[in-house]
Amino acid sequence: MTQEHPLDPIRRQITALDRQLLELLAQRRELSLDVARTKADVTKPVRDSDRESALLTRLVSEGRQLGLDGQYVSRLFHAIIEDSVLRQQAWFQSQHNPAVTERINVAYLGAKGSYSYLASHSYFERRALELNELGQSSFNAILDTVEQGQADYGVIPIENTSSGSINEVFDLLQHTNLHIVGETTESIPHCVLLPEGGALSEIKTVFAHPQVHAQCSRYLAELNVHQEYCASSAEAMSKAAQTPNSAAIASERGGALYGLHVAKRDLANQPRNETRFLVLARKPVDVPPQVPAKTTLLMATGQQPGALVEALSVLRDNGVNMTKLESRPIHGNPWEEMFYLDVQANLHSQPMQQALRDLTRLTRFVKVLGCYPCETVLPTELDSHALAHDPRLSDETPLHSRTHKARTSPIRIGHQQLGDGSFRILAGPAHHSMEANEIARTVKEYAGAALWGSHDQDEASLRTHAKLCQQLGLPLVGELTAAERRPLLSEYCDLLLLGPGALNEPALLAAAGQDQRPVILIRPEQADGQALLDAAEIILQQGNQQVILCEPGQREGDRPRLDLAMVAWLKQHSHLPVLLAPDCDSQHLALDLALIQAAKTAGADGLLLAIQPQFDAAALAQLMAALYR
Ligand SMILES: C=C(O[C@@H]1C=C(C(=O)O)C=C[C@H]1O)C(=O)O
Repeated sequence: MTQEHPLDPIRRQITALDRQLLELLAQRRELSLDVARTKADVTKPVRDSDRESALLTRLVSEGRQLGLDGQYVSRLFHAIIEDSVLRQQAWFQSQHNPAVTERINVAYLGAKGSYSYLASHSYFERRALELNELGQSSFNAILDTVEQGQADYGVIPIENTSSGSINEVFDLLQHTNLHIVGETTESIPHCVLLPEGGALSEIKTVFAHPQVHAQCSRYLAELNVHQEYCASSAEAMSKAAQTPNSAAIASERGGALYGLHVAKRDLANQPRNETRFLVLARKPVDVPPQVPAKTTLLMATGQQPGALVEALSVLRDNGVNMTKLESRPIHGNPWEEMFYLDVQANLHSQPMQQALRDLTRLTRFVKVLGCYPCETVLPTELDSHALAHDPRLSDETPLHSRTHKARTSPIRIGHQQLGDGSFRILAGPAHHSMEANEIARTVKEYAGAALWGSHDQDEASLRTHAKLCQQLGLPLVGELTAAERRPLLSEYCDLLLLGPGALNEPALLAAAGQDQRPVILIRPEQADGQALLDAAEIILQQGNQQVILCEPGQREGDRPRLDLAMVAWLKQHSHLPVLLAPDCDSQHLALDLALIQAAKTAGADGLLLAIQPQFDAAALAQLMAALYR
């Protein structure tokens, strides 16, 4: 029988979790559409920034309690909210402009897998429309196909965050009869794509669209191989798939359609490489009041000085916000410019209508290229207080508490992780001696890690112990008895131990807090749980977050004693792992074992066993085997 790889069960768990995440996201998306339906009769915008900030502030704080950092949570939820806002807008838009058919013809640049193809899919999938793909060989052909009625829509890139405006498209827009009916901004993750068996070091030619070359110019200059321009990314991928020692620069999703694999990612000069695409159609659309609208204007001002400033002040005077201004030469009129303006306004709004009337008075030519839903969803910015607010810095929430961190903090010791939900055994000889080797070996057969007690020793003796532990593959624990011994112990030991006396010595606790080694903090019999947590707090406040609470056992004659209620209390009040240190006696193992099992049920994370040389080796083996059953 083939043995299962240790990764397999973990990966199965991740796969199952991912599946749940997807199901939850799908449920959230459905609810967001319900929200849209409920908003239908109101004229308020879809986007509710107050609701988004409240939601993000709460999520950032809840995420922190689960150990997730604020930036990560807000990035994730921006993507989720963006999807939700765009879906709601698309729903309103389709209510307002019902589609005639559910299957539409879309013209875009290139073949399957080009960036325009991917953008077309994401735009129309949001509208639940099925696509007949009509890949074209040039921008001009896209417009022609739509103008002649073979395609219902054309999707065309207009600007990119790395390479700027696409001049050719601006020039074509000057002459088209089509209307802009939509936009979509897509992230463009350029990768080096290689055919099966290809290697980065063997590339002689790189195929890419000129725009892609421009967006990755820095990387390509470094790569320094022959570069060949292609009419589209799809053509680049298809050429790379057929040419030995070549590569294409395109997207991973596209590459998969051509059997190409990723050799390097994130090639663009700008870390945020995004392209805005326009969607063009023969008939203009109406944008409902709930959806933020953008209007694109084309205008030629008079040539007198200050003409442009005068035209733009019309927008300002009518309270219309301009988001883009681009100028292009007018064909046949040297040194005359045509201006493209994007403004944040609905064409049918009163200020926009007024601005247009004023512009006709001031310009030689003005034309509305289209009014369409604005699909650039800028992230809701949390005020810096919400993001910077870290409960670790708040004086009300103690660092040891479950309010600060909901889950138990796992702490790595050697090859083991204490506090990860499994019951761990840290056992080893209490002192170095001849028997100690024997004990260590027995323990190691059963426990993944063991300890080697190390008291006030000089450097030479510490070094010998550290060497022995290394040979046996055991972590070494050193008891910190004075603050000034910390650097020495830290050099040779893997863990620091603070004995019962340390609770009354803030300087010693603080010294442990400045160390980078995990610290085991033992509760003295006379101290209550809160005193132990207060001492742990001193360590945590110094920076060291790896504190392990330790509940020692006692012995009354034959009877072992362990405060099980204390174990449960500590687990309830703190996220720090709790170790038990029972005082085991090889003569009465059955009782010890019963007690340890009960503590396990009470929530203890593991066992710390310092084994005395007189401990019976056979009994030890028996104990270990029983604990692992
Ligand atoms: C879902 C809503 O609409 C939008 C989307 C939000 C979201 O996905 O959480 C939040 C606020 C709105 O911008 C809503 O108003 O609740």
